[in-house]
Amino acid sequence: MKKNRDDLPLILGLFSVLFIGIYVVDGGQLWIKMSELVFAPLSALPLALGLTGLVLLWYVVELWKDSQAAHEELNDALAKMQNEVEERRLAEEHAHILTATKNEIIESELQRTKRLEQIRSMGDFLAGASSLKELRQIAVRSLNTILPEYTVGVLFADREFKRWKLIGAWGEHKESVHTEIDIESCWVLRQGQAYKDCSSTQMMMCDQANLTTIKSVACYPIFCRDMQFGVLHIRSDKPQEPLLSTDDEKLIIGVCNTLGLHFYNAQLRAELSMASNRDALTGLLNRRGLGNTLKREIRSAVAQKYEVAVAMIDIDHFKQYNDTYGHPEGDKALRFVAEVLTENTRARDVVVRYGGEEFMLILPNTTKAEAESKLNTLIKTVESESKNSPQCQRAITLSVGVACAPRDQRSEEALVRLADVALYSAKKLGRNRVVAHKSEPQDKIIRSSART
Ligand SMILES: Nc1nc2c(ncn2[C@@H]2O[C@H](COP(=O)(O)OP(=O)(O)OP(=O)(O)O)[C@@H](O)[C@H]2O)c(=O)[nH]1
Repeated sequence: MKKNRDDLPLILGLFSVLFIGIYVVDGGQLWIKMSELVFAPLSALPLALGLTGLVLLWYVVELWKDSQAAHEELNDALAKMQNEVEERRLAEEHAHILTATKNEIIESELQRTKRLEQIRSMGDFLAGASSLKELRQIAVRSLNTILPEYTVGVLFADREFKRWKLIGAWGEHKESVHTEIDIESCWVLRQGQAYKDCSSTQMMMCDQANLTTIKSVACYPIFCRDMQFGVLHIRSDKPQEPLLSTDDEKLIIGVCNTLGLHFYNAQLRAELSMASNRDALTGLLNRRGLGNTLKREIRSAVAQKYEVAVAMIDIDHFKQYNDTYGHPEGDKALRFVAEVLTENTRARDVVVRYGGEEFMLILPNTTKAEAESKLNTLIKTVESESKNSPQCQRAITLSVGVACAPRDQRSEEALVRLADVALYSAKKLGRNRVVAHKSEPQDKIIRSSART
């Protein structure tokens, strides 16, 4: 503990009081004795010097102790100050780390929000897509916005689910992404699971990957209920493990699952619509599948100032054919007629199985004369080919009624009615012929083509 050097006068004062006290108490006897001692010759001097020396020694010792205590105190204060400085430095460092972490969290939250927004809008677009083709385009665009910084290829299945073709690719090495794969060569398609390899050697499990300079790869299936719609292929030419962060991977798997679900629904819709719009026997559009096609064609014809011809086609004596050769043979004959009609018309023409043994043909941008000529050729082809076809038991002949829009009628129902009346006329006139509705005031039906 620190001793105060100012204690010396106090001590001397105390000595003085003590001497004065003794002097008063004993009537100066001690003082006289001490004076005698002081003035006594040399015999008292050593004692006085000794006492003084002791007092001085004590004083020096106290001084030394004080200085030591002060020194220690200084050291303590210095150490405390150093501790404080260190604590402050650590606190500042901590604050920096906290700020950096906070910024990182904010940044990653912003990224997450941005991606969630991208996924939400992808969902909206996917829900609004009207075909598988449109779905594929939306999927590629969305994945591109979610994974812009990687080399990516997106492959989708063809109609038969036999080949998966590259629909979109981006990134530094997009040229090296495979343009086509099949189930035998693709690990992801075979397993229906993600494939990740960062072994950076040419010893990857995936043979496709080994064919390239690829060092890290991550592929994810776009599938639903065993239907492998596509593959998302992400690659890097550097060893990079993992290629996607855990968060990114979770996100991508979620996106692929969402895509799979949308593709599955679209596939079901397409199959349902195909089933309900197509005639199962011939594969032609049925009446339901015809929908508004005729109405649209009439509208185009009016707008573009051309004619659209409609032909109603009926197999002659088909009841007799069935009765003679049996219903299955009748079916074969129906398929045969459907094939000849399809093969001998333009891609733009529409062939419909309108009912039982009746077909409809829509010929856009075709005048009545051209339609008559075309239909005459067609019935000759059917007749001649059926004679030699194993699908037919005998020659098949057709009766046809033709009407044109907008020349004869502008309404779809009225136009079909006119073509039907013309067909009835063809039957009445002896069958195996084409009759066109005559656009005269009397609405007279004439025979336009004689049987050859
Ligand atoms: N095999 C088969 N026959 C069908 C099918 N749809 C309708 N038919 C038959 O087609 C025949 C149509 O007979 P009808 O309406 O009397 O006409 P048609 O015998 O061709 O006589 P015309 O038209 O006057 O020449 C009926 O026997 C139906 O059973 C089908 O999908 N398959």
